[in-house]
Formats: sequence, structure tokens, C-alpha cells
Amino acid sequence: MTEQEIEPTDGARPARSRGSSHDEEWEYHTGPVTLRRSRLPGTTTDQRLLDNKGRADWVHTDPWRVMRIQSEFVEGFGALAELGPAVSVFGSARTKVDSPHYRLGVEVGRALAKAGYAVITGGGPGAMEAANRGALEAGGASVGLGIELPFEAGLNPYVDLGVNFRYFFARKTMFVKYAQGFIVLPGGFGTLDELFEALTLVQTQKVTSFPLVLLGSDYWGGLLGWLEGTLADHGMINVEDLRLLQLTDDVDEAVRIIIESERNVAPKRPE
Ligand SMILES: C/C(=C\CNc1ncnc2c1ncn2[C@@H]1O[C@H](COP(=O)(O)O)[C@@H](O)[C@H]1O)CO
Repeated sequence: MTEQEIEPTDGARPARSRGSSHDEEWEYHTGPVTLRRSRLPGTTTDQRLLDNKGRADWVHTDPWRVMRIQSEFVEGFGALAELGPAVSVFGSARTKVDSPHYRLGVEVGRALAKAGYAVITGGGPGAMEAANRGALEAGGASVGLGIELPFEAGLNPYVDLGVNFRYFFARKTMFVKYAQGFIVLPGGFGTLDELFEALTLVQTQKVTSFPLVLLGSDYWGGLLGWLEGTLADHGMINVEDLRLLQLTDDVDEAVRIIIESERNVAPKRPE
């Protein structure tokens, strides 16, 4: 085995065994492996870590990406673990500040904050900003889970606790893990992606059932009609599963649905 084939561990250190300066009498421990004589490495683990020679293209390799992905989960869990009850609010990044949908978002944020929920959004502009703004104005916790995008707008100014993600899937885990329910304002592809991911998790029982509330019957009515009229008619979905989506125009009712479902929630099954 050569030095390259040994995966050194943090605990690796050269150890003098019998008080002589001869190489034959040195040992090098790396995890469960002991190296002597011709197997002794020429450098220490720290030396190799601190050296800045050689190629740097390993930062673009999958093993290194795995470490970055891990760190997103670690940072996300660390930042949100003590948040308390929360609701994730989704909606269009393009909603204009002077539009009725923006006002709806502000109302949702306020109502959730008054009911004691932290508001989690994607941290961006439009409907996300509206919900964060409402939460902040009502004295609630306002959280933004930002995403690195080529046309990134950065976290909106109403976010008090922001976490930025590179990976959509890590960020989506946070939306689900730390929320008692979802409220979905009018939105586009991003909003639909978030809604259907959550719906699939609930429908396949990958997550303890939680409420998915669509706000705005004018906007969402067409989608629900298509799900019922086309998907269910073709046998692509079980019509019963449409009950997992709840539609309302009333902000207070949306919040009530979430409060009620928390009361009725079954205890989590053991893993
Ligand atoms: C389009 C612009 C900025 C985009 N910035 C975003 N920041 C954070 N989160 C975003 C952003 N864009 C989409 N999202 C996520 O998807 C949902 C909205 O997508 P939609 O396609 O607009 O419906 C939203 O809930 C976010 O989680 C510049 O204006």
C-alpha cells in the first residue's frame, strides 16, 4: 500500500515507538492502520491540508459536491431547528407590490404571525416578500430560504432570518421539515413545483399529512378543475386525493385550516 492509497484520518500522527531516530523505529498511525519503515509517509495530514500546491479542479467533482450538499443540510437544520411552529408560504416572484396578490401575501404573513407561526418563504421578491413583510409588520418571525439563481434578486428586506441555498432539493427539505403547513399564493412554475412536491410527499405518505392551502379561487380554480376533470377522469389520480388540497379566498380560514389540522394530526409512526 502506498501513501496515496491510505486515507488519513484526523487522528493520524507520527509516533516514535522506541526512542531512536531511525526510520525503521517510527510508526505512523492512521485510523486502524499502522505504517512502518518503507510505508512511512513523507508528510503529515496537517501538512497536506495546509499545502496549497497542485491542481484545484477537485472542487468541481461530485465527492466535493456531496460535502457541500451535506453542509447545506447541516447549516439549514442548525439555523431552523429552534424556530418553533411555522408555515411555508409560496407564491410568484413576479407579483407586483401594488397588486391584489401582494396585498393578499401581506395579509397572510400578518395573520400567521398573529396566530403564533413563523413565516417561511423563498426569501425572494413578489409574493414571498409580501408574506415576509406581513410577518415582520405583525411582530412575527420572518424567514427567507434563498436560492442561488442566475437572475438572483437576493433576500428581500423583510427577512430577519435568511439562509441561502445552492441546491433546490436541500432548500425544499427545509420548507417541509420546519413547517406545520403550506399556504400557496398565485404563482408560476416555481410555486407549482413547491406545491406538487409537497402534495406528492403527503399523498405517498412520505411526510406526516399536513395541510396544503391554495389561496385564491379565481387563480387556482382552473387547476383544480383540470385535476378533477382530466387527471381523475383518466384514472391518473385518485379523486379522493384531491381532498389533500384545500381552496379558499379567506386568509383567516387558511390559517384556521392549519391550526385545526395541527390539532387532528396523528402521532408520527416510529421509523
Ligand atoms: C424572478 C426574479 C427573482 C427570482 N428569485 C427567487 N428567489 C427566491 N425564490 C424564488 C425565486 N424565484 C422563484 N423562487 C421559488 O419559486 C417560487 C416562485 O416561483 P414562480 O415561478 O415565480 O412561481 C417561490 O415560492 C420560491 O420559493 C426576479 O423578479
